[in-house]
Parts: sequence; C-alpha cells; structure tokens
Amino acid sequence: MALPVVDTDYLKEIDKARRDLRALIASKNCAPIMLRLAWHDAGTYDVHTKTGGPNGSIRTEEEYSHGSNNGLKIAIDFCEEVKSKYPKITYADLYQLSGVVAVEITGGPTIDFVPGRKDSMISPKEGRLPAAKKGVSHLRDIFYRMGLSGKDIVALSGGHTLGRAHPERSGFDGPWTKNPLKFDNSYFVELLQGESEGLLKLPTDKALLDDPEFRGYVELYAKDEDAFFRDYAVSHKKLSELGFTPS
Ligand code: HEM
Ligand SMILES: N=NC(=O)c1ccncc1
Repeated sequence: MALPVVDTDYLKEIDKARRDLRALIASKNCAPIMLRLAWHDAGTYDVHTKTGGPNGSIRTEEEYSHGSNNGLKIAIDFCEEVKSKYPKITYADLYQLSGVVAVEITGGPTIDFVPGRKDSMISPKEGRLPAAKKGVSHLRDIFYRMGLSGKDIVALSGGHTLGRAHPERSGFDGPWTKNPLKFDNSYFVELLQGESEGLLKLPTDKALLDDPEFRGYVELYAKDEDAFFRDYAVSHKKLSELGFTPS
C-alpha cells in the first residue's frame, strides 16, 4: 500500500484525530486496551526480515484472531469510529497515535509522535509476541528480534501499570497495580514488593527480577518515576516506529 503524503492537510487530520481519541478514550475508559492494541500491532516487527511492525495489519481477521490478540477487536472497533471521520489517516498511524494518547491522558509521559506509516494487509504468522509463561531468554529473543534492547524490555513492561488481564482473553486475571487507569511507576513498586492480594504478576513480569540487567532498571524505575517516564517515552517511540523512517 502507498506511503501517506504527510502534508499540512494530513497533519491537520492527525491533530483532529488526536483530539477525538482523547475524548473517546476518556469517555470509554479504554486507555489500557488501546495501548495494548498499539503494542501488538508494532510488536510483530522482525528487524532481520524487515517484516511486520506498526503497519495496521492487526485489523485483519487473520491477525486479530491470533490467541495473543484476544479481545483486541474491541479496540480496533473503537479506532474505526475515528478512522471513518479521517479516512486519509492510515490505520498504522491511527493505532500508534491511539497508544500515545492512551499513555498521555492517564498521566504518563508525553511521547513524540511522527506520522507517515503505511498500511499493510500482510499478517505475520502467530508467535512474534512474547508468551506470558516464559522467562528471561524468551523476552530477550522476542524483543531483540524487534530490534529493541534489555532497557526497552523493562521500560515497556511498565505499560502494565495500565489495565488488567481477563480470564476469557488470556487465562490470567486481575490488574498489576492498585490504580489500573493511572500511568505511573507503581508496576515496578509492586514488582519489588512481591505477591500482593488481588494483584497480578505474570511469569514474564517476575522474570524482570531474575536478570541483573533487568533488575537494575526495575529498581531504578521503582524509586525514580521521572527516570521511568524518560526511558518509557524513548522506548515507546522506538516501538511505534519499528521499520518506519520518519520523513
Ligand atoms: C513483556 C512481555 C509481555 C507479555 C508476556 C504481556 C502479556 C500480557 C497479558 C497476558 C495480558 C492480559 C491480556 C488480557 O487478558 O486482557 C496483557 C495485558 C496488557 N498488556 Fe501486556 N505483555 C507484555 C508486554 C506489554 C507491553 C510492552 C505493553 C505496552 C507498552 C503491554 C501493555 C499491556 C496492557 C496495557 C494490558 C492491559 C490491557 C487491558 O486492560 O485490556 N504489555 N499483557
Ligand atoms: N500485552 N501483551 C498481551 O496482551 C499478550 C501477549 C501475549 N499473549 C497474550 C497477551
């Protein structure tokens, strides 16, 4: 599919869509699932083959039907409400803009967003996203394949400060933090505090404590929210631009 022409009209549409997304996400309290959608569209990137990545392909039934994407059709349909008003905007840009807005309106850091991603209908085979029951080496395999680093793994895992697991979607249950609609460093604080009634820790969350590099960042982010916000904003931008060279 063609690269969008990012002219002043496109940028005006992006600005209007950003405002609409703020209102939609606030009114539906759907920041968590919108962030998960953005991450799942981008997280399929393979730096070796230059395939997958933030290209809107998650909108295809083939891809949103993957087990790891259970529930995400809800967010895809929410985004369609905005797409229908601004047809020029690519799905690829819209999904990443939605993830940025989700973080920002729940109190997280401002994330630099550069539009211009093109859409694709080609869905990678299932298995490019991390499996929750695995550990450190799996996390490194998956995120290094995307072209991301150990620091990115920990910072981006902080995205679990938002939302919850749903048994009917993933088989896991519950929020990671006491306020799942507030983007803050509580995910890391809770991780270091150990098991807590009613709060979820996936095996991959706990794995962040098992590796010295990862644990160093967990301890930093738990004690310094500004450091988490700074690193998260950089890693989120990197994730949202995998395979995409902003013009
Ligand atoms: C590191 C590997 C990761 C694993 C294994 C993982 C796994 C999961 C699982 C199993 C769920 C529950 C899905 C459900 O039942 O609704 C979930 C939810 C979520 N994930 Fe991840 N995740 C990972 C990384 C990330 C990243 C990098 C982000 C974003 C930057 C993210 C954002 C979210 C959000 C916001 C939710 C909550 C969605 C909701 O409330 O509907 N996750 N994750
Ligand atoms: N954020 N990641 C997820 O939602 C997820 C990843 C892998 N398997 C199920 C769900």
